[in-house]
Amino acid sequence: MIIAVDGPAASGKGTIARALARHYHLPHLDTGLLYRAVAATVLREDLKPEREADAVASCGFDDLLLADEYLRTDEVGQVASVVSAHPLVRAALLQRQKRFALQPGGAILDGRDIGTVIAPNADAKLFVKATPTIRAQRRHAELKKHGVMVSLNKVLADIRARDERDTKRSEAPLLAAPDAAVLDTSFLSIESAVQKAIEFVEKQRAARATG
Ligand SMILES: Nc1ncnc2c1ncn2[C@@H]1O[C@H](COP(=O)(O)OP(=O)(O)O)[C@@H](O)[C@H]1O
Ligand SMILES: Nc1ccn([C@@H]2O[C@H](COP(=O)(O)OP(=O)(O)O)[C@@H](O)[C@H]2O)c(=O)n1
Repeated sequence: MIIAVDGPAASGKGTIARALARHYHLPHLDTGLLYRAVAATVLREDLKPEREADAVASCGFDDLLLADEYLRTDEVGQVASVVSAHPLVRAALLQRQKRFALQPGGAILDGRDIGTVIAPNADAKLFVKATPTIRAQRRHAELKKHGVMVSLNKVLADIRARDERDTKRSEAPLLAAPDAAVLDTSFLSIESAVQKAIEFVEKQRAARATG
């Protein structure tokens, strides 16, 4: 079974994808980390994220970088949304994600374009969302827990800027696939959101089996 989980920053898609991976015993790929690794490489090499050639030159990163805590910072998230708008960067990361999705036994991937581009034939698709304010509060609390002191207003502004770039780009913009189940986690606890996600997956599986 392939499960596609998409949604904007801090909507809870990673939390849900990891819980689904445990529930269904499937391998999970956080595709945002790939774009974050490109961004971190651009920053480290002092390159320009707006220049497509600079961003493409940073796509050959070492996989060890994917475990680096630095990738989770807000600075890297912002630059990730700049490099990810370049079509050649998306092309460079495409096969790796498709291979992961198509591995024997199935997989779960979360990101922005999983249900639309990476795995359009996924068995189940979820689009996870929450209001910008609630997403900012969650990310702010997460950053605080990791000792990063930044104002809630700055986190909200960053989230809005990233939403804008991710939804407006011409290549693989952030949007719900027409056959995705939309899950608004704004007023759900993590447990309820995961429970709802499992219900949606089961419903889509059943519909596929009969349909
Ligand atoms: N339904 C929820 N209620 C409260 N907090 C949540 C919920 N879902 C996720 N979180 C928290 O919000 C933060 C961002 O969640 P995450 O799953 O990393 O989002 P995303 O992968 O969409 O960026 C994490 O600290 C996570 O624990
Ligand atoms: N499949 C994906 C995943 C991430 N991205 C880009 O990478 C950035 C970081 O993604 P992420 O999933 O790590 O970010 P969060 O939602 O965890 O904050 C996003 O803002 C997108 O610009 C993308 O374009 N396509």
